[in-house]
Amino acid sequence: MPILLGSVADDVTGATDLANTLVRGGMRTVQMIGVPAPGTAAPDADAVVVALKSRTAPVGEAVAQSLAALAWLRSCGAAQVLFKVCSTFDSTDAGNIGPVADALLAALGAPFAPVCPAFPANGRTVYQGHLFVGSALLNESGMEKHPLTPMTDANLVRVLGRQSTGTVGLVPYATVAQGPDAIRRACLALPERGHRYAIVDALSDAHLESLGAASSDLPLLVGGSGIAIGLPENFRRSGRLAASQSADRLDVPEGHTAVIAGSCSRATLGQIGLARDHVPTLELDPLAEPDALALAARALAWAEGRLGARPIVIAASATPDRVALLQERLGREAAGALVETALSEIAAGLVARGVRRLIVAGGETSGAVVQRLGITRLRIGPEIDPGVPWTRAEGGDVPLLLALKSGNFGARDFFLKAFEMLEQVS
Ligand SMILES: Nc1ncnc2c1ncn2[C@@H]1O[C@H](COP(=O)(O)OP(=O)(O)OP(=O)(O)O)[C@@H](O)[C@H]1O
Ligand SMILES: O=C(O)[C@@H](O)C(=O)CO
Repeated sequence: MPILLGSVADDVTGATDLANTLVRGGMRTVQMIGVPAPGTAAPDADAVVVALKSRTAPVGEAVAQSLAALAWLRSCGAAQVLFKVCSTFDSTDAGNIGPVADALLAALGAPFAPVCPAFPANGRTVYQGHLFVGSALLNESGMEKHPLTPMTDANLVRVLGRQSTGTVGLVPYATVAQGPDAIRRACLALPERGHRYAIVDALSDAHLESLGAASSDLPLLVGGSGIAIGLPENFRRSGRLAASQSADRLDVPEGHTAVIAGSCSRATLGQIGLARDHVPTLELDPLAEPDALALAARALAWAEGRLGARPIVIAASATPDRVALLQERLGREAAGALVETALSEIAAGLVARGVRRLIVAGGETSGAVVQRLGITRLRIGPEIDPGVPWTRAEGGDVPLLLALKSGNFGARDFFLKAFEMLEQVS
C-alpha cells in the first residue's frame, strides 16, 4: 500500500515530535533514521517521517539529503510532503530552512507552500508573522543565545525572506480566524502575487486544524509538528485513512535507565537542576577537558558503580557563557561536534553496560546518539509531555527504549515523569 503522508524532518527529535502528533491523530507512523537506501521498501504505515541531521549541516549537504529523502518518500507513494522544521525556526541567514524548502518545491514542481512553526501546547504561537515562545518574542526567549542557531529576529517573513530565493507573504490572524475557506483563498492568491511562501499565523490548535483542512491539495507544507494537527482528518475525510488507532503499546525491556543531555536550553537546564536533587547526576565540563574520548571515559567510569535500580543522568549542558567560552576556543561547529562525539560514545558505553531505557535531550545530540547506536527506525509509543513520546528503537544490537527530547520541550519534572511512566507500565 502506498503511504499517505511523507515527511522530511531536519532533526531526529523534531521527527519524533511530528511522528507523535501523527500517531495521536490516528495515522500509523514509522520514523526512519537517515535516508533509506534506494530500493528500501515502503514501511507498512500511513505516514513515514525521515529524520535527517540537516538542521545545521552545510547548506549543500542539507539540500542533497532532503532531496534524497523526498525521492524515497515519493517512491513509497507519498501523496503529500511535510518539511518538518523546529517550532523555534532554528536556522541561520545561510539556511537551512529556505534553501531546503526551495529545493523541495522545485522537485515537486509546486509554486507555493504555507509555513507555520506554531505549537500552542508548547507555547509557540505566530501572530502577524512574529514567532512567540510563551509570552516572549523568539529573539527574547533564550533562543537568541542558542549554541548553533541563535535566533535574533522574531519576524519570520523577514527571516525566511533572507534564506529563500523566493518572496514570503503572510496569511494573518484575521484571515486564519475565518477558517479553512478563507485560508485556502489566501493560499491561492499569494502565489498569483508572486509569493513562494506565506507565514501563516496560528495561536491555537483550532487555527492549525483550519490550516490543515485548507492544505489538503497542497503538495508541500513547511512547519513544526503543529502544522500536521489537521492533516489526518483530510485523509479520513477522503476515505483513505481508517478510523483512529491508538499509539503502540509500550513493551519495556529489562535493564538500567539513563539520561544523556547535550541541550543547553533553559528547559533542559531546569530539568537537570531538578533531577540532580533526586538521582545521581554527572555534569561534564568540556571546557576543562576539551577531549571527547577523555570525557566519555570519565563519564563511563563514574557510571560504572552507579548503574542499578535508580536512573542516572549525564549532562554536558552548560549555561550560555560557558558554551560561548568553549566556542571561542574551538569554533562553534567544532565545540558542538566535540560534545556530540563525547555524548554518543557515552551512550554506546551505557548500552554496552546494560542500559535499555535511554532519554536523550537535544536534537543534534539525539541525532549523534542514534547514529552511533546504529538505530534505523523508531516505533512511537505513548507521550510523556507534549511532543515527546517514548519510542522503541529498531536496528540496534539490543532492545532499547528511547525518549528523544527536543531541547526546549518538557516540564521541569520531565525526566522524573518519564522514569515513573516506565515503572507504571513495566
Ligand atoms: N558545554 C557545552 N559547550 C559547548 N557546546 C555544547 C555544550 N554542551 C552541549 N553543547 C552542544 O550544543 C548543541 C546543543 O544542540 P542540541 O540540538 O543537542 O540541543 P537543543 O538545540 O537545545 O535541542 P533542539 O535542537 O532539540 O531544540 C550540541 O551541538 C551540543 O553538542
Ligand atoms: O519543533 C520543535 O520544537 C521540535 O520538534 C524540534 O524540532 C526541536 O529539535
